[in-house]
Amino acid sequence: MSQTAPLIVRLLASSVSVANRAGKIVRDIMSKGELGIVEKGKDDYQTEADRSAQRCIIASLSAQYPKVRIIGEEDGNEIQSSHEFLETDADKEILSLECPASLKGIKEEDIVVWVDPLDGTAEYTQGALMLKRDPWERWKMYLTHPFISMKWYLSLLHSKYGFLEHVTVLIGISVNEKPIGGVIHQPYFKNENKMGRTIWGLKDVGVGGFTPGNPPESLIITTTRSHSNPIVENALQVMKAAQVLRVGGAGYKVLQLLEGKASIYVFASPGCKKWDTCAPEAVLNAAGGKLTDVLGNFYKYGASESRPNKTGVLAAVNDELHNYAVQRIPQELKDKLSA
Ligand SMILES: Nc1ncnc2c1ncn2[C@@H]1O[C@H](COP(=O)(O)O)[C@@H](OP(=O)(O)O)[C@H]1O
Ligand SMILES: [Mg+2]
Repeated sequence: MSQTAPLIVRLLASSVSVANRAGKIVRDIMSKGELGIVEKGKDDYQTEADRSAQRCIIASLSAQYPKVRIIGEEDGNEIQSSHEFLETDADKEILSLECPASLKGIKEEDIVVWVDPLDGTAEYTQGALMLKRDPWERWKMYLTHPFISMKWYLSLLHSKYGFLEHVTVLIGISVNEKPIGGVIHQPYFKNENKMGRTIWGLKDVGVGGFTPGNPPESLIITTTRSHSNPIVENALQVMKAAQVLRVGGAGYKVLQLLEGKASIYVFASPGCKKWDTCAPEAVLNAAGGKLTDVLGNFYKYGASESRPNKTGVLAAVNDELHNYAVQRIPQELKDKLSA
């Protein structure tokens, strides 16, 4: 790897390569069919893909950037690090980027990296069902699946490919508590000749890996499909949207904003964590968008910050739409979430 590129450019280039490798791990585990689902909490699951992808990301980045603090979703003794999946490549396109003066002096000690090895775990595990071609085998798998309701099962059957496109690998780079760089890798994005794509963003540089789209003409909101509740629904109703898209993962929802498929992401619930939003927020910022809580306050990404994004998520493609969304949320709902 070019040691001449500034640290932040090298770290982003490594993160792109590591995310690609983690995406391959995610696909390989799905192909083998042994997902190893563990229930971490209510509506919160982990699979072998989450664990192995995190091992790959943490081992690879910490071997090359030992003083960078790396925090992953799947914290636990046995999955902290492993040299089994070491990835030391760095993306050439990123390495050739011109580093802006504002990012040149950053040191490893200033950086906290937030890792979500598999965002959209619910959609990933449900995708396993769709890979069963034999309807009887699929039904048997459904019966042993820990958290798929009949309604979801039917929506899956109608979706043809399931919701695997919603799955992303997220690596967010923060400096002085602010997200400044991010990688969103989509292992199941279908390209013409290869599977997967990697979107990146860097402060004062821009974004890459996809074609940005203009916001839709009418107001389209994107939100959760698997973690709703009455407060989440209330916040959606007040937006007066022409359409509400219900999709999995924070990464995928921000991708919808970036590609012009939706203009605001609304999630009035404490369920998302720092690893869900750090990379998407960095990429969205680099594209001119904004991500905050539902009160309009920015989250901080220092290592000592609490993990949950307690006051929800509100993101938009530009300041004007973001202001609109913050103003529409009733004070009573804001008070409830911040209590
Ligand atoms: N009520 C809840 N409990 C647990 N996790 C939640 C949650 N609400 C949101 N999340 C987490 O926030 C991310 C985006 O959620 P959603 O797809 O519902 O929008 C998911 O990350 P993971 O899939 O990485 O676990 C999800 O687990
Ligand atoms: Mg997540």
